[in-house]
Amino acid sequence: MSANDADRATVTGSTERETATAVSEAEGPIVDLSGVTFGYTATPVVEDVSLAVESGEYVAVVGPNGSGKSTLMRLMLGLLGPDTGTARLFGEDAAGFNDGERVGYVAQRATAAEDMPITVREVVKMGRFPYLGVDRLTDGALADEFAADPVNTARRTANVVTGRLTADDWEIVDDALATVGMSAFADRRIGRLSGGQRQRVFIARALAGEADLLVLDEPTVGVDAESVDAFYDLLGALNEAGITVVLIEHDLGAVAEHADRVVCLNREVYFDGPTDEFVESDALARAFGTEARFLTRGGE
Ligand SMILES: Nc1ncnc2c1ncn2[C@@H]1O[C@H](COP(=O)(O)OP(=O)(O)OP(=O)(O)O)[C@@H](O)[C@H]1O
Repeated sequence: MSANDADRATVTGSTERETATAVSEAEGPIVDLSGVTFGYTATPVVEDVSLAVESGEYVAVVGPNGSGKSTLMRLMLGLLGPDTGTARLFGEDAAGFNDGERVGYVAQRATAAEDMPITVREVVKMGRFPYLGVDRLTDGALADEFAADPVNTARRTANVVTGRLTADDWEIVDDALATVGMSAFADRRIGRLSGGQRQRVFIARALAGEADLLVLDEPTVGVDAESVDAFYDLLGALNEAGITVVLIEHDLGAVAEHADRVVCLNREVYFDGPTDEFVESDALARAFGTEARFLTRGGE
């Protein structure tokens, strides 16, 4: 099984999942922040944060507005560099990490996409872009394939060099759309979807990229309650299939229901542990102030 196959298995099957998990375990934590401090100015907005996320975890990052959650996520992804401390991603320095297809990033409500004159399938297709180009020619047993089937191998090679998707790529795109339940919308303009549907399409793009870490920044802001439920069902299923989930979420009820582990942040880490211990702890009041409480679906 190639490395790509191993990555893809995290989406599609449990037997293969073990292989993918084993690959990740050999590398140590997927996300590894150690003593990280960062400020946009001289005042730190994230201070002395140490946080390791292992393969297969489902972690929610919570905290009040302006508490540094998005900044922490950018540090994890290497989009910002720490002032002090270290940030590693898949065992590499996060700033120099260049295996971008392993990470699927779903930003806060992607309004930028609303006006884009492209279809759902075209958005998901973008997930394949890191795999196109001449690099691909070096990662397969091309010579053997060429000997067995010269015409198709030559055609495929031409597609790769010109950056066109192959039949295999399209199959992965269509599988990703099916996984998020959006096949029926494949030809619809992305702007003509509800917020929840659009977020599912962005997850499909990450899946098409064969990501084994999904990082989501308040993905359900502005999404109706029914779609939020469907969205969390999907995230749960993907996590069950082996994909590591790191999620910023303001809805503490959703966090309590879905995440296995909570990191409560307000510049520093106030709590890091199992969700049920977080619910029982006083971390919420300490980080948010005494007003904060868990809201359940019943509204209490
Ligand atoms: N690009 C920036 N330049 C300067 N300051 C910034 C920048 N981005 C964020 N900040 C500041 O850093 C602090 C942390 O912001 P951050 O967006 O990480 O918090 P957050 O917990 O994600 O907030 P929210 O829940 O409101 O999205 C805030 O005081 C914010 O004003």
